Amino acid sequence: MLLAALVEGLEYGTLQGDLHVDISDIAFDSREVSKGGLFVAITGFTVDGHRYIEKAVELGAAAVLVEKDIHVDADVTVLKLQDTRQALAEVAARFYGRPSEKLNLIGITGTNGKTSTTYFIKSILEQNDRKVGVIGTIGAMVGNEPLRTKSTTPTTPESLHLQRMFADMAEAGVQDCVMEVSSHALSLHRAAATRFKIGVFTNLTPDHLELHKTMEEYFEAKAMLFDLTSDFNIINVDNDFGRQLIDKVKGYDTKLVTYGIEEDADIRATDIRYEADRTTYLAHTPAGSIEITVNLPGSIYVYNSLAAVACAYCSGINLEHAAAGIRAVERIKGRLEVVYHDDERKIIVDFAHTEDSLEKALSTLRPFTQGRLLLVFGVYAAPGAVGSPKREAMGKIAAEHADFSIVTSDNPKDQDPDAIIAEVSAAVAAAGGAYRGIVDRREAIQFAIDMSEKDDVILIAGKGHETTQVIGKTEIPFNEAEIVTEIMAARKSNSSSKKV
Ligand SMILES: CC(=O)N[C@H]1[C@@H](OP(=O)(O)OP(=O)(O)OC[C@H]2O[C@@H](n3ccc(=O)[nH]c3=O)[C@H](O)[C@@H]2O)O[C@H](CO)[C@@H](O)[C@@H]1O[C@H](C)C(=O)N[C@@H](C)C(=O)N[C@H](CCC(=O)O)C(=O)O
Ligand SMILES: Nc1ncnc2c1ncn2[C@@H]1O[C@H](COP(=O)(O)OP(=O)(O)OP(=O)(O)O)[C@@H](O)[C@H]1O
Repeated sequence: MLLAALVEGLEYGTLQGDLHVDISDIAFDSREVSKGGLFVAITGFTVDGHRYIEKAVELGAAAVLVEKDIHVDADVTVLKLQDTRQALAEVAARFYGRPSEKLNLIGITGTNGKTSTTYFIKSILEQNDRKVGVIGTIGAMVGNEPLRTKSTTPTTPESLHLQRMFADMAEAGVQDCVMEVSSHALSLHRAAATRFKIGVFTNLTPDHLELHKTMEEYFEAKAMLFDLTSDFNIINVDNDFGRQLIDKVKGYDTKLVTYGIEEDADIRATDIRYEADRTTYLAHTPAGSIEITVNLPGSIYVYNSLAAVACAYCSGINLEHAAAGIRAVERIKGRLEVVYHDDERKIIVDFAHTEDSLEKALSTLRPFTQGRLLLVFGVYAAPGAVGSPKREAMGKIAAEHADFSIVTSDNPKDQDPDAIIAEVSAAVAAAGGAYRGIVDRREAIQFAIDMSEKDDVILIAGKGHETTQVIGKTEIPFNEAEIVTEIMAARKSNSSSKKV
């Protein structure tokens, strides 16, 4: 495709060369440039992509997009734009033929609940024999097969990869794509130049303040999704920021659909019956009412499944199929997942790693816990003062909602795990909670199991579906379901050998 067509209508200055260059590929990483490619230089948080232009040219780049005044000593075209991350999204969408417009694309944003809402929507669409694509924390998939497109980011990929994924999905005959849209992605323009038919807002509670600095800034980042939607904006009316978003988008052409339990909403849940392993409720929609069964406990899964009912309603799917789709989700990996259960104790793994989700996970389990509620958790937050409020808040929540906390490591990465644990433990103690600090997460799990007594419930929070732990720069295998199984098997074989 000609460079002229890729940048037509964008604001740019030509620093050197001309626009009649045929572009064979696009890369934002110099190591991935191929002959005749376009290299987009990004000013990163860690390094400056402009430093790698020479490398990109060596590998055959025919043109470069920059956001700084740069002269390249070679026969290449160099264009300067205001923001190369945004430009990357636009040129990638053009290069792949605006593939998002070929899909019924549903974008889900919010602090918590994106992944589980995605599962429910996918299941509903599949009940309708649709070919569904998914992009999110659980990876990029078509049906249950991983998408072959390479992606380097965990939740919402960089715009170039995203556009390539949409193109691959469209080519594979995918009709609907359900995608988690993180606030990082929105503020770094990864989803720019993407057209969503439906946008969903689950909730907003404190998180990622290392990037967004204030809740208002975080809200504004999430709200960007609703400037990219064409047909429906589906918003949780029970959440304070949800109501703020409703006020913001009321005048938009995109139709507003609200959902909730407490407030008057277009899609509303009533008659909720909570059980230890499932929840039933009546969902009311403008198209009628239906009984919904969710195979997960607690109000959070009423909200997440209700958001999926709202998507079904907006996609013209009948309510019976919506109910069947939600019922078909038997469990979600690492979401209040019972990984061990016997007459003595229940052990649950959950991905709760924010203040709100930890509080919700513990209060969901409390009514169904006859003995003590034991919590194993760590905190991953920004280093130093920026992360202190999260460490303190999570310590306080643990003290208020658990009977005993084993404070351990999450993914300490480059931070000192002892220092994190000391700060979190001090917060548990200050709020009157009983605790023990154990740096090694496996030992912490073992300790919780050893101290548990009849009818206790152990919640291992923070890592959910993840199968590794990042300590320093090293990623070690860490599968909590397997670890629990191993510990319980070792206990059984010890106790049977003692009996002999
Ligand atoms: C904080 C953040 O979002 N970082 C993203 C950012 O990285 P960065 O700015 O540090 O990149 P950098 O290393 O400084 O490099 C700058 C540029 O130089 C280029 N480069 C670098 C080296 C080289 O030899 N040649 C070269 O061209 C890089 O490819 C890049 O284009 O830009 C990179 C390129 O787009 C992203 O891959 C990277 O996401 C990393 C992988 C990441 O972990 N992001 C997380 C925080 C994230 O986005 N998470 C959210 C989910 C959050 C949640 O809800 O839990 C997500 O959507 O995944
Ligand atoms: N609606 C909700 N409100 C509050 N907490 C929730 C909600 N839904 C799920 N959670 C909690 O948040 C955890 C993560 O849920 P989920 O993976 O669905 O969210 P997410 O938005 O995809 O998270 P992330 O962006 O971190 O991957 C769950 O394990 C649960 O503890």
